[in-house]
Amino acid sequence: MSLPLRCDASPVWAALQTHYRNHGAQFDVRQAFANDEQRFARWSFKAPELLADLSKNRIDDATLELLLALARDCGLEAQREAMFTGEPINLTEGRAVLHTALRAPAQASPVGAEVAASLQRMLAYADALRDPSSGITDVVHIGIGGSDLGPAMAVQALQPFVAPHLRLHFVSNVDGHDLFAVLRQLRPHSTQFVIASKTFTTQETLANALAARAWFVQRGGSDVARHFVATTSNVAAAAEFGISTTFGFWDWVGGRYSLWSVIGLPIAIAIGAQRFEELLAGARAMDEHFRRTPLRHNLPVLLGLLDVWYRNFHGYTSRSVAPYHQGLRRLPAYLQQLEMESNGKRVDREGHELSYATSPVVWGEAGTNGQHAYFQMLHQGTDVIPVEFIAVRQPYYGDAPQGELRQRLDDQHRKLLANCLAQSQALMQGKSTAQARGEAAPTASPTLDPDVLARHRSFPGNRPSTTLVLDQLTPRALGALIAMYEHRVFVSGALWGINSFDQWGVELGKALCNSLLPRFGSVDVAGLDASTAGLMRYLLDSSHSQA
Ligand SMILES: O=P(O)(O)OC[C@H]1O[C@](O)(CO)[C@@H](O)[C@@H]1O
Repeated sequence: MSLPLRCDASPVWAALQTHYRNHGAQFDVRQAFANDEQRFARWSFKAPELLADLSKNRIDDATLELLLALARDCGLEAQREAMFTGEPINLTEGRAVLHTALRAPAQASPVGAEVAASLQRMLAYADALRDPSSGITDVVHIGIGGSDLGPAMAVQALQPFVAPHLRLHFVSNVDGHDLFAVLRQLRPHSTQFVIASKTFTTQETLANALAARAWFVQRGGSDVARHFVATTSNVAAAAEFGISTTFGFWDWVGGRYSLWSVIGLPIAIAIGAQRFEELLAGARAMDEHFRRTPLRHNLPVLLGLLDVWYRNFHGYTSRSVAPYHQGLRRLPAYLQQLEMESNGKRVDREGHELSYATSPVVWGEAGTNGQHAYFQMLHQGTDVIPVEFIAVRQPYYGDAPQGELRQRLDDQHRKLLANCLAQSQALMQGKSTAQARGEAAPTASPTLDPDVLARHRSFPGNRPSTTLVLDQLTPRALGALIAMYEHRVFVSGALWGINSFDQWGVELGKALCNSLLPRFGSVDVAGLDASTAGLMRYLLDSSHSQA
């Protein structure tokens, strides 16, 4: 595939700038609803396992037509095909990007046979381990970044499906407190360690693995070979480390796209082979939707275009994700890596500096907790931050609660959903100073001028949000949701003309850490900048200790 057009080289880019100035900047979502009774129907889209309501966004047909024209100019469809067919679109590493092959039917992909064999081997191992006869009650997954966030998020999301006799632990931080807090709960003979690292060179993971092995041996564990397995694309390094059972995968699976590969082993152990296959099936359905649905009705495309509209024309710098499901509380962290590591780039594919912004900051917290923390800013702060609500229609607790407890939990679920809808309603509606002035405010100061108080109590409104609705948080639904996000990130990256599949920005800090580390032994600050030297001296000088 020849290099596609960069978005700012398309004449539509300039047209969108004019369109923003003349129309987009003044767009009022409230007015759009007043003008169009069908706005919800026309701006909600169905995709596998999902309904997405885009109607509370600052978008209309004219804007969308321009964004679609931009997508076509940037060769989005050809870029998408290049990914699915395994062209080396990760140019800086000369690699294909084929995570979709991990969930495709075997016959549909050139790597199908090896993918199927790898999956079957992993699933057989997972099912044997999760059988109570294995004697394993605790699985400790050690990995970081893409080798942690996906499995940790998915196991948490699917907790009601986890075998009741199993506890899954995720250790990622090089901070030993992370590992130690887990180890103190365990006994060696009933613990299985999974060391997950695509490269098998990652400092944090290797340090934790060594410490875990030391604990295992110290506590009288026998059979290290059985209790430690590795998931990696560097099988040789794992063997050198002393791990004989390894599950390998390929360099065309990016770390942040790897939960569908053997990196998903803890998910398979937790929920079993059949449900892991359902997770893959949900993702596969979303892949098909993304690949085959016309751009105008293609959910990852629409959301990716909205991201470009907000980032590059409205100038919004962040997006908040608010999953109204406790099981999805790690989703924002997972999406941070997926989106910011993929699209946090400042040069195009040819290395030319960009004249426009790329990845927004992605952040968030589960609802309703976030409402009691930062939603104040979303409603009344000076920044406009598009919010993405995720609602799940039906709760599922695993064991079916009965009687009064059931009724109370059902009531709590209604409260959860009402909160979710109320927040997007409030962001959109706002409250004028006149409305605020007409309302009682029992806690307000009685001596304050009512007009001043009304200004404090008013909301601008017209703040955009999207609501994604899942029927139930099943493995299939989760698979579809994650795949939707993967493709949406692909879409904005494709328009921005960047390589969404490398991560050179993490290298410098790693290299500097490796050169600082040996200096800690002797407090060697020679040649360091004054701040780093001063901090190192302070950190290593025991005379500051309070103890
Ligand atoms: O799986 P590995 O090779 O240990 O890498 C872990 C993570 O480190 C990074 O390379 C950089 O943070 C991520 O892209 C990756 O997911």
